[in-house]
Amino acid sequence: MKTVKEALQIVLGVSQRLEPVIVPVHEAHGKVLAEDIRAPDPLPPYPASVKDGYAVVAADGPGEYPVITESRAGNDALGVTVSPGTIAYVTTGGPIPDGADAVVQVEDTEQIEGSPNEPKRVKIQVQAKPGVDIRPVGFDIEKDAVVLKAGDRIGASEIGLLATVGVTSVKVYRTPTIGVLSTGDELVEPTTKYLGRGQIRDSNRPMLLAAAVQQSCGAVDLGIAGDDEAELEKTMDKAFFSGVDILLTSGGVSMGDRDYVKPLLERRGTVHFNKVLMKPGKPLTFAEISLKQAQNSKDNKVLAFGLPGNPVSCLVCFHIFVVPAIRSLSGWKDPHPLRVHAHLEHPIKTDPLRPEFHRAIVKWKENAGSSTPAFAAESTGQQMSSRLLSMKSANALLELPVGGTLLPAGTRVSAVIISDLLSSIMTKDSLLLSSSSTETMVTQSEDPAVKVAILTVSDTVATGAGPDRRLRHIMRLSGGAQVVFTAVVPDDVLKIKDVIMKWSDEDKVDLIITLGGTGFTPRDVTPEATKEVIEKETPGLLYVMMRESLKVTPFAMLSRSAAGIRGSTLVCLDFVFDKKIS
Ligand SMILES: Nc1nc2c(c(=O)[nH]1)N[C@H]1C(S)=C(S)[C@@H](COP(=O)(O)OP(=O)(O)OC[C@H]3O[C@@H](n4cnc5c(N)ncnc54)[C@H](O)[C@@H]3O)O[C@H]1N2
Ligand code: MOO
Repeated sequence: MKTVKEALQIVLGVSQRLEPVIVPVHEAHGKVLAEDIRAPDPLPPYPASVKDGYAVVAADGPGEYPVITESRAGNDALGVTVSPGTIAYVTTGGPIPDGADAVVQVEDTEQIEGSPNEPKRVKIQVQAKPGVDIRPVGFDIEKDAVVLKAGDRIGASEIGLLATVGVTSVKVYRTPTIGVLSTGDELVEPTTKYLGRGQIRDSNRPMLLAAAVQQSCGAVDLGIAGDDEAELEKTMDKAFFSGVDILLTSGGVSMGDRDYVKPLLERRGTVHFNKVLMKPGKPLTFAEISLKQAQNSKDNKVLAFGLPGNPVSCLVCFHIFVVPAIRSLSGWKDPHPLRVHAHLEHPIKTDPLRPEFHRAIVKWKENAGSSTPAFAAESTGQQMSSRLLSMKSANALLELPVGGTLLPAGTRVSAVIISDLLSSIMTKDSLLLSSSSTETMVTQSEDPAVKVAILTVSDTVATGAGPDRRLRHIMRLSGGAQVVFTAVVPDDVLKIKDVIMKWSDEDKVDLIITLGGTGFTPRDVTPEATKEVIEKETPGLLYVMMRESLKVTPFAMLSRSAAGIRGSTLVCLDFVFDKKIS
């Protein structure tokens, strides 16, 4: 099985830049220039005023002068010379009349009242230096300067520059055309109103078509092919010769008896790899199909990605492998995605076998656990590869190492950026998990040994004024137990109760551990809150109050079944527990 790095190297190794084409500028957005662009004339083409004011002869100095002409942007005072002792009105961008060598902004002048028959007179109140507030010819762009280089990617500012230098069509590298084919007997069109047994709507195809368009590629909808080998073979052959540069199929690449995509690609071309050590996306298959064309024409090739059927796996593979391939074909100098470091907002368990691309929302945060601003990453929740909701709103894939350990909140991880970084700063409110619905789901396996939830009770942590360091210690203790939820609440009886009740009644966690709020000040309300829960509202809850005397207790011993009770086991730990147990 290839590692992600090895597989990506293979993909990039065969993703050669496509040929250049000439396109009108309005079609060039997102593409890479295949030629240098020079300015045929200077900008500004004439000495231009930087301000609304008066063009003067600097040596004249302050005093009252007649305004002999007006030069507005686009309406030149051509042929009039500003001789010593005269001035001209100019607007921003307007040509400086001959003779003048400086501009005095209107703020530094005063209109002199005079008769309407006399030329207007203005008092210049400051001494101007020669050249001040004048953009000389070629100040912004010199004649013949290279304004854009081959290899530059064209965005809005580049289109502005092309317009500035009068270029209306440009040579760019062609972006690939991508064909998208879904496979599977269970798939029906998204327009299907009522689903029959065993049917699901095809989400991968519209999703991949949209993703292709988002990458400035042409997209060809190749429909759905059923799990019939002959039908699939016919459809794929047609797809190879449909003029696409990249073929994306989804589904039919794992171990099922009707997973025909891999063998078919093997028959038609070179399969470079058919498994990658990653989660999700393990069955990703990549092949190169060479197309023999008619005599005298160039042979073409199609890069074929057999994407996994699970929608999340499919889109994650698109971002990690197809996007760099698209960029390489399109002529990008560096096809790799943008990566940033982000601090985990809450603990995340890593996979024991495969490095994981964990879907997350990355935001800039003023206080990311320390006093310095940094990116903070919030998981999109349950990460099952069929659950497309885990991809919704995600702007990053966190690159989590293999290991099966719990990465505590605050851990710095690498994040592959897959969409716009959200600009909003996380507010303190978003950290203040004030009700049970705002708790964080950490991991959820089908049958964890002991489902543990951890509630930090602390005004300081809840307001974001201090990091939740205590969680780190308890996480280390968890051993075979699985921490499925964490939350932070302030020292507030109702909020503590809310979270505990939900975890116990709705989420059926085995063990709830509260951290903090067990001291002897009036703010220490955890004992009061938890006692109320146990006595009045959740009779099954076993209350184990531990203070100071904490010993490391194997969580398995506290599991519901072991304790022979219904409801959750509750352990309240005080602030100093971490010193006692570490
Ligand atoms: N015995 C094994 N089984 C599986 C393995 C394995 O290693 N051994 N790998 C698992 C992994 S990991 C993945 S990922 C999936 C990939 O399976 P396929 O690529 O063969 O995809 P299908 O089996 O056709 O479908 C999987 C799943 O996705 C749904 N699907 C498929 N296409 C679409 C679509 N266009 N829109 C929406 N949903 C789609 C499909 O209904 C299935 O539920 O294999 C595991 N199995
Ligand atoms: O690799 Mo699969 O994509 O885990 O679900």
